[in-house]
Amino acid sequence: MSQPFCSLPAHSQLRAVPGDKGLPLIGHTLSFMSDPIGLMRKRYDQYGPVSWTSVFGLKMVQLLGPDANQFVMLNRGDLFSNHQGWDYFIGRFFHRGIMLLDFEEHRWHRKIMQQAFNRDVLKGYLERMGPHITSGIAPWKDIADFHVLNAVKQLTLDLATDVFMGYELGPEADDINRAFVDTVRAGTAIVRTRVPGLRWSKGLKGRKLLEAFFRKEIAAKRQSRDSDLFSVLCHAETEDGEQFSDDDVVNHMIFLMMAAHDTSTITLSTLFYYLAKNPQWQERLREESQALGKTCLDYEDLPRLEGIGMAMKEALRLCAPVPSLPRKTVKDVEYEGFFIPRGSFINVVPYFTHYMEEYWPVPEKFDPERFSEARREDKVHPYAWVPFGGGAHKCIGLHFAEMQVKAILHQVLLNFRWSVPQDYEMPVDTTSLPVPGDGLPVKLERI
Ligand code: HEM
Repeated sequence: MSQPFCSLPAHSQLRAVPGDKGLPLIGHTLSFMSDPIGLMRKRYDQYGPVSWTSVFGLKMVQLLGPDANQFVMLNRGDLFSNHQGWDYFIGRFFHRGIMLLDFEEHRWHRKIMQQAFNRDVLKGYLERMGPHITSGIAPWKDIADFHVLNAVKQLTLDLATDVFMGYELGPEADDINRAFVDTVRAGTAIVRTRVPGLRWSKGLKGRKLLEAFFRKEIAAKRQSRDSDLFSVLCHAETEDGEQFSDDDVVNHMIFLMMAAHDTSTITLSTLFYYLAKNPQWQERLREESQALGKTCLDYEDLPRLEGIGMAMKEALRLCAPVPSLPRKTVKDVEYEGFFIPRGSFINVVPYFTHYMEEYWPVPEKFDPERFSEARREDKVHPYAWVPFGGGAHKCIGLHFAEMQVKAILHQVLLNFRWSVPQDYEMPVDTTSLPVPGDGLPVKLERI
């Protein structure tokens, strides 16, 4: 039964946000983790675009649909804090990552960090990536159950350490990989205190390992001037000559490595799945790659891989790697006639928006042509397709992500064909960031 989210100020003309908290103690946490789209659809149908529920021990207002995305992401009047929204989930593990900073301080950090993502720097990253991808996929073999998730995760982590840090990980690679997985998974822990062996505790241990790992390299990075991101962050400065402190560099590196490696892994896994289910698309993209006539991409080749570009957009629609974005209100907010008081947790949900049949015809269908110039279904609303967010916190790595996904998929298409049985449906594990629940086993054949 619907209950108001809060009482209204005296004489207010606004309405209270409707909703319900769900089960005692856990609220709707379990369905939020197991079937977020289904849960949001139910709430949207029952209450409309604005409602509240209880998840992870918090009363949270869901603002659903493209209009709500626009309102929150543009954040006119500085109504919403990123820091206070994300901090509850990942603050302990991604302390002072740029996504967790707000307003003036965020703008200062973003201005410096932007230097690590300008066109010339990106070109340098791509040059480093090509040969690394070639050697990374060289050991892949003909095999009946090739586990895509693990292989791609390994490849993107190796690439990230080379491009971001300027060297290959040695025997510590497994520990670092584990530490990233643990810090990310800890964000959606149900028991949010240190209990050995559980998610929260593992996350804290992971953070400690990552801090020590980056900190021990800083002095050397400040001395040298290389083209890797770590080095760029150590030297980037404002017009007034201000630089990131050692703490800033460590915090940003941990956040960036996580942001880059998990999200690209999810995007590539989704592409592997849909291209296995739609072999005609796999063939079309392969022909496009073969037509380029080269193994390693140059920056100027990226727009020529139009088919991969559309398929990637469609993969990001079908499986938004960052499924929902939490915020906290720092002022009283009025939205669509509803009153949301200062200090409320709110949430916008790209994952749900991307499946709204109101905006996307046959939303479950893999149909990259939606993004062709002739159709451009994403133009129905500027905030209908929001895998990278929007506004001041819009993903700073979106071009990097496109470049990396294109560079990897291009080489994989040239060297391999892959398939799944016709009746196979990939289970998606949404208990943290969405990943193939079974690791995505495919039949891999070298061409
Ligand atoms: C397909 C891949 C990716 C997706 C879907 C993705 C998604 C997102 C989203 C939704 C946000 C906004 C979060 C918010 O508003 O609360 C974000 C922010 C961010 N992303 Fe990405 N990301 C991807 C790849 C990358 C890569 C490759 C990097 C770095 C190389 C990166 C670095 C960042 C950073 C630093 C922020 C915070 C920006 C800020 O707060 O100013 N991301 N990303």
